[in-house]
Amino acid sequence: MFVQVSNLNKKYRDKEVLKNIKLLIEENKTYALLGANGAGKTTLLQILAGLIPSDSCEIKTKDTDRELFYYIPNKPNFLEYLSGRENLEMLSSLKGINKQEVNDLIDKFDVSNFIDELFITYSQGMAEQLSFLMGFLFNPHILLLDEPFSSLDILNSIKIKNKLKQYISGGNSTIISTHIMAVAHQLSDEVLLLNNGEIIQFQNNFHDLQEFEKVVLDFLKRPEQS
Ligand SMILES: Nc1ncnc2c1ncn2[C@@H]1O[C@H](COP(=O)(O)OP(=O)(O)OP(=O)(O)O)[C@@H](O)[C@H]1O
Repeated sequence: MFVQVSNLNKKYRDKEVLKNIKLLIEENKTYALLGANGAGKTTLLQILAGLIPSDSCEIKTKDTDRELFYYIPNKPNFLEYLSGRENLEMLSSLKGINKQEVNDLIDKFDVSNFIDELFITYSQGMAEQLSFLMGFLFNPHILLLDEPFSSLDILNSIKIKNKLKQYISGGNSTIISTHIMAVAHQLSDEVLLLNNGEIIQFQNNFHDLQEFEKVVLDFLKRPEQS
């Protein structure tokens, strides 16, 4: 066990979105977070990242001097009138990461065609790449990805997926919220299926995408337990 989350509850006014959620996150694994629109995926990731409050949440983990979670949103938000590099340098300095580390990472990612342009000029795909760079610089144990890859072209998508594999093989993990079954099937070791505010966690040992989709759909159609 690496991180155990339990007793996670969240209500918006009287609407119970997350009910007594339990999660077990192990090292070197990718988890696909699936669920219908409005199921609570973003809420769950943002609570784990400490961006919004829960009503209750217990997290057990081993001692570490690194950040536990870092959240990469679907629509990244950086300062519009700074370049990508300046945004990374500024945010990194808050975490004690020096400019050399930022520049080394930028060199590895081959983003020289846009990294020194103002963020306001970025396409959605460029903004997503900048957000991934920020995540890799922060180097948390668990990267939380909220509907990633949606705006990345095929080459950048392959590049980022390869970087994620390297990152995970270094003792880290990711939770990827996605509606794209092929992404969930291809990348995940385990599935976290959010339905009626509750999580069902199971292994992804399905060789066949259709079989995977059928199992997920069957779970999603299950009626609410009372
Ligand atoms: N700030 C808020 N105030 C009130 N209700 C909210 C707020 N944020 C989210 N909700 C509600 O909480 C529920 C879960 O929303 P959330 O965005 O977490 O779902 P999701 O699974 O990420 O959805 P999608 O797949 O459509 O992105 C929804 O019913 C939504 O309307």
